[in-house]
Amino acid sequence: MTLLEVESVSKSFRGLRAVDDVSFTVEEGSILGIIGPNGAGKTTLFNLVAGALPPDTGSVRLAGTDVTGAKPHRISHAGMARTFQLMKPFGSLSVLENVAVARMAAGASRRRAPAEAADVVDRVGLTRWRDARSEGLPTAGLKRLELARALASRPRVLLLDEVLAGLVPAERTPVMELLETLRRDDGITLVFVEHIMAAVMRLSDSVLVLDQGRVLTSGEPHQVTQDPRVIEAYLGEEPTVAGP
Ligand SMILES: Nc1ncnc2c1ncn2[C@@H]1O[C@H](COP(=O)(O)OP(=O)(O)OP(=O)(O)O)[C@@H](O)[C@H]1O
Repeated sequence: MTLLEVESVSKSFRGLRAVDDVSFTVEEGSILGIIGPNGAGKTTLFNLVAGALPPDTGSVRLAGTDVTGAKPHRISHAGMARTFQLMKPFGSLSVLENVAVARMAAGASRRRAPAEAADVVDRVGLTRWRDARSEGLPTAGLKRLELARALASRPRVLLLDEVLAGLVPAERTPVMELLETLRRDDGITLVFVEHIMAAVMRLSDSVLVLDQGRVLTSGEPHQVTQDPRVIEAYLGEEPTVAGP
């Protein structure tokens, strides 16, 4: 079943077409990777899909419901959550409290939220850090907390904006494994923007390539990354593509 349908969305900023007539669909339970050089429009596309920005034109449908330009809380209720590239947890709150706040924002009662949040904290591997103030977390912990806050709304589709950025290779593998279990065991559909090609190759069922706001191509990971147009679009960006 098609869970997410994005049709011909566009967004301009003062004449610059950051996202230009982009369409794609995501099947329930699948993983879509979105790649493209810096400034290709990936984050803007996420913002259009997740309701952070209204598109100038085009539509977004989630499980058949039109959510184009809907406010983030409505989109959350419809079953979509996202993580941010720049994480903004409440620094003075503990890991558990941060996730409980997100759980309450998604409709849980004050009484039930802590226990439900604790399940999510366990799920993302932060049990040991549960009562730590979130501002004291290392980057890998903050990334997991960001995932937990998004998972707290029990989404059907999760949009991940560079969830591996800033992690050293040894920290990336367990996060990739976590993403795989979220898909396999919880049936969560994943759409992720990522510069680290090894992760894109490992996780994606299909890949969408953006360049200058437009879809350059899409398809299976191996096919897409060997496409001369994709290699050309990335020329001069080797270090970023390979990841830090
Ligand atoms: N709020 C804004 N106002 C003006 N221009 C913007 C705004 N947001 C994005 N842009 C421009 O839109 C284009 C696409 O930016 P976007 O951040 O979506 O690209 P990206 O593919 O996510 O890049 P990166 O990989 O560097 O994160 C860029 O030229 C950027 O400067």
